[in-house]
Amino acid sequence: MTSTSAPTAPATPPPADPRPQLAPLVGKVVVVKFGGHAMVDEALQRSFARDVVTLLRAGVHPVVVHGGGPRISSLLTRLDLEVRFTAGLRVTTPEVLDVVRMVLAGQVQREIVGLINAHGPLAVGLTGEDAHTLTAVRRPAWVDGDPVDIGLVGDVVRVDPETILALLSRRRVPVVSPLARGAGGEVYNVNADLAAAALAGALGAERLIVLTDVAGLHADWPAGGEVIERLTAAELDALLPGLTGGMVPKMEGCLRAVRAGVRAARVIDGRVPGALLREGFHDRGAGTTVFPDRADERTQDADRPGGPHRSQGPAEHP
Ligand SMILES: Nc1ncnc2c1ncn2[C@@H]1O[C@H](COP(=O)(O)OP(=O)(O)O)[C@@H](O)[C@H]1O
Ligand SMILES: CC(=O)N[C@@H](CCC(=O)OP(=O)(O)O)C(=O)O
Repeated sequence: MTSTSAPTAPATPPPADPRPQLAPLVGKVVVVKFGGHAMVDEALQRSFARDVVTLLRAGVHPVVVHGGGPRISSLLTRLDLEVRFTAGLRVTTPEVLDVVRMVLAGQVQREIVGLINAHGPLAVGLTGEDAHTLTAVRRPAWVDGDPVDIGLVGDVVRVDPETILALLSRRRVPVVSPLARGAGGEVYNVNADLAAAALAGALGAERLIVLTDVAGLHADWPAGGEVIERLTAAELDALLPGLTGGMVPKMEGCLRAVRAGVRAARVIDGRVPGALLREGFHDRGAGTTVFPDRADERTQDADRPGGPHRSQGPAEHP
């Protein structure tokens, strides 16, 4: 585990040429989670959309999973509905779920799709409900080792990647809202970090990049100070019980992703325009990067004939 002191206010260094860093990712799937706290103004959203299009034009297959927690909370407040989180997950009554669905699928997803499509007919929005892409079961939050009921919150138990792979094969950018369908047709609110992790694993993604509003995982939160630069899955596993708030699902997502075969999961500060290209793919990019344990990789090798499943990327259609 290595850490560094990070400035609290993000600096804006000049944009670097991203192409050398993207070369090894050509033809590969990269899942990018765009957090609600990283999309605080339209200029940031526009720069994010431009970065995603650069990835696509470089030959990478980006899949966007978006959040929108702050936007959901502000509409709930306007509607006089309670805003409550337990261990980083929103307590979701049926009324709250209606608002979550409206904001995620009706506002945030539409805006991101619109900004990407300013560059051409590239983005297609869907939610995890569509074509059974994400199937979830109701989950509790865990507080001090005990389960706490948080309503209609789901954990993804099955991913059907067909629709997303079909879009990627046509060189489209899927923009996925973190909602899922239960086996009986019920709808669940899924934390966007965990939805992104489940998709990254199922798509055999090369990377999961999570854009948020902090420089990475601070070792001594909320005092700030050091950002942990690199973590193995086992090191993160040991830290998880001590994490709080939004970092709980975020780091749990990174852990699940690398344990599902993703080669690296990185949390970066998305409040800096151009952060995705500058920090997301460089070997020495900023933020916190989680790597699989060598033991994990051996387990996957042993479990799967022919070694760990690596996506060769979607088949290209002419
Ligand atoms: N150890 C930690 N290091 C950094 N941030 C932390 C830590 N623990 C909790 N946090 C909180 O997690 C937040 C990021 O999660 P969240 O608010 O859910 O963001 P997003 O909308 O990007 O998913 C940070 O803004 C910070 O308040
Ligand atoms: C269960 C749960 O907490 N769902 C989240 C879904 C959106 C999300 O995760 O947004 P961010 O990435 O911006 O946090 C919520 O209702 O806020």
